[in-house]
Amino acid sequence: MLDKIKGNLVVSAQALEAEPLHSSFIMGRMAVAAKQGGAAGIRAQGVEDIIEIKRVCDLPVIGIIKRNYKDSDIYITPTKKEVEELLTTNCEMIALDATDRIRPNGERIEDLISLIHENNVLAMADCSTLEECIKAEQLGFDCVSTTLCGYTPYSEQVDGPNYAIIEQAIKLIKVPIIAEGKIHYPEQLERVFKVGAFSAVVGGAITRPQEITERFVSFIK
Ligand SMILES: CC(=O)N[C@H](C=O)[C@@H](O)[C@H](O)[C@H](O)COP(=O)(O)O
Repeated sequence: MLDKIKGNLVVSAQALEAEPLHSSFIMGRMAVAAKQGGAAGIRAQGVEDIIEIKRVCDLPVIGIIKRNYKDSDIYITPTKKEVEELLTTNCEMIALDATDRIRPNGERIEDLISLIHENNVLAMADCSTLEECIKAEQLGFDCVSTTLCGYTPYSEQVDGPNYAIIEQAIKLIKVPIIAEGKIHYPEQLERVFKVGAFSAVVGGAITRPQEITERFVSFIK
């Protein structure tokens, strides 16, 4: 999968229960549209969505499950349970929160990475700081992403992608750095590749019409 997404765009097609497009059928169509538009991979949430996407589209998939637990702030593929569910979908890569926070039930990130690798699936680290990116490589992740930059209370809040982290991570880490999060305009995508990102994931700006509409409306004086 990494060869396929190198230098290319991955489209994240996600609509949670509270969102207007919440539907596996629609996420499948989103994936088909993304492929038609030139995407090289899909990031998707939940077993049903991934199965539908795989049924209608032959692009490789980064799978996640978002689930909330009372004893942790981690919600992207937090525990072994979500990893096991994702392993039933044939997704090529599993992304999980690799932030420096306590996981539910005191589970260890090392055990989740081992479980993913034992099943010949790639593991992607969703990070929020440069330190977490460095640690993720040491833990054995196959690639590192900036998905959670600005989404943990201790990470730098930036409007748009955090180019500085991508640039620094590239100098310090050997595994591929994937830019993800807050890429809202094509110029921002161009710039993350310019600073050296291996690949990039764009979500809401392509697959969340409520977000796109809001962006247009915000330009009305
Ligand atoms: C922080 C978090 O939960 N991010 C999620 C991770 O899977 C998704 O909701 C985002 O849409 C995805 O990361 C792509 O980012 P953007 O939609 O900004 O292009």
